[in-house]
Amino acid sequence: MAREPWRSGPVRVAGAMSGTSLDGVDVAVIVTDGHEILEIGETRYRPYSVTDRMVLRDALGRWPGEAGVAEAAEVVDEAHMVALEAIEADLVGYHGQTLVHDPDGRRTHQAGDGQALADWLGLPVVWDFRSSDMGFGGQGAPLAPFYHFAMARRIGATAPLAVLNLGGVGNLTWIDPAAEGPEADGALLAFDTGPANAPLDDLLHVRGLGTMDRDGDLAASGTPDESVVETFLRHRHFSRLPPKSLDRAAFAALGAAVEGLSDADAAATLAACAAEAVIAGLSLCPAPPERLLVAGGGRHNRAVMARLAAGTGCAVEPAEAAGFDGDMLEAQAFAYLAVRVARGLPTSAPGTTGVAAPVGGGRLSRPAEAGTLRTGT
Ligand SMILES: Nc1ncnc2c1ncn2[C@@H]1O[C@H](COP(=O)(O)OP(=O)(O)OP(=O)(O)O)[C@@H](O)[C@H]1O
Ligand SMILES: CC(=O)N[C@H]1[C@@H]2OC[C@@H](O2)[C@@H](O)[C@@H]1O[C@H](C)C(=O)O
Repeated sequence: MAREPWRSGPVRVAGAMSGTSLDGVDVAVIVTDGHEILEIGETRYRPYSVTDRMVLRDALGRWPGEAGVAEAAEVVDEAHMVALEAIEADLVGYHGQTLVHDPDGRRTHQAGDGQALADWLGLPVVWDFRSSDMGFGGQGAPLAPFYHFAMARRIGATAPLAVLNLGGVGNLTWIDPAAEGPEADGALLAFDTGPANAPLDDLLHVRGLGTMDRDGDLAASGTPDESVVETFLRHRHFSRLPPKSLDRAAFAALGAAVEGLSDADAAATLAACAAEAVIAGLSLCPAPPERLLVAGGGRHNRAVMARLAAGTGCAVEPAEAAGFDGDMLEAQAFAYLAVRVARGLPTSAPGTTGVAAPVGGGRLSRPAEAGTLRTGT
């Protein structure tokens, strides 16, 4: 039987994430035993081409079998094959690209075929991370919180802290580092805060201003329309108790709400909404965190970061302040989760997705040809 080094002891594992912003594929290697982060390794980024992005955008909101979904899956698989080529790892965690997420309907779909990737790379691939959690009554998201717990341990945190991801959608994890493990009662509370960069990206796209508000320059030059922000905060998402998760399109109406505003004021308003959604989320946490570590592209938006700092009672810092690469936390998280799946350890818990009890998930696909397993260093 082929050697399976990912079965026990420390394993070198690569995680690959294609986020809701549709910008590209992040790859990150870590060494972990499924509990501790033992080493942080190589990272890679492979942007989608303009054509790739169009194919992905067109497939958003669609389910397998519907128009454009097979094409989108091909784009996702091919991008990952290139991004992961010749990677030094024993195992791969492949999140894929979420095209649609419907937690209330208990359905989610991540485009990408783990078996195809395993065959191409000659490496075992863990994929389809979210279905099993949903099958057991969970939201299927967010799943990074178990990794956030390991991060808190790695930095030796003693007081509660929070990790915030500002991607297309925002998600927040409150962590009690004194808990026995991530699946322990009260160790974690996690949920999607609301829209983060997606409405801003969409605004720039629609107005022909580029793909993103780099550094928040446009937002910082405008004035938020506070009446839009107030109406936004009345959305039922903010009064729901966590856990809760969102589809990228859940706040599509925000685009119409800023239609009459100038470019700068519209961007300022959407940046304010992203920050206020997080501030509202923090009020749902069991205790105020001592620090808020911010990851994801939105940590570069100074309008968002300034409003966050003004509205929270804790230190708001980029993930780098704790020694982490804020662009790579999600890829690292799916590397970490891949090892947990391969070892039968839980990857979500009632406090992170609302699942009935801690559960594992994911599928493990071995490369088609026996004996082709490559081993890392
Ligand atoms: N320098 C920057 N200044 C301002 N915003 C930025 C910058 N870099 C990235 N962003 C924003 O961050 C987004 C990408 O963030 P990220 O890669 O964290 O999202 P994602 O992983 O695709 O999404 P999700 O976490 O929701 O799956 C871009 O679409 C852009 O809006
Ligand atoms: C269904 C889905 O793909 N959700 C993503 C999305 O992007 C951010 C937020 O919404 C989060 O819930 C999740 O991703 C992260 C990586 C997670 O599962 O933790």
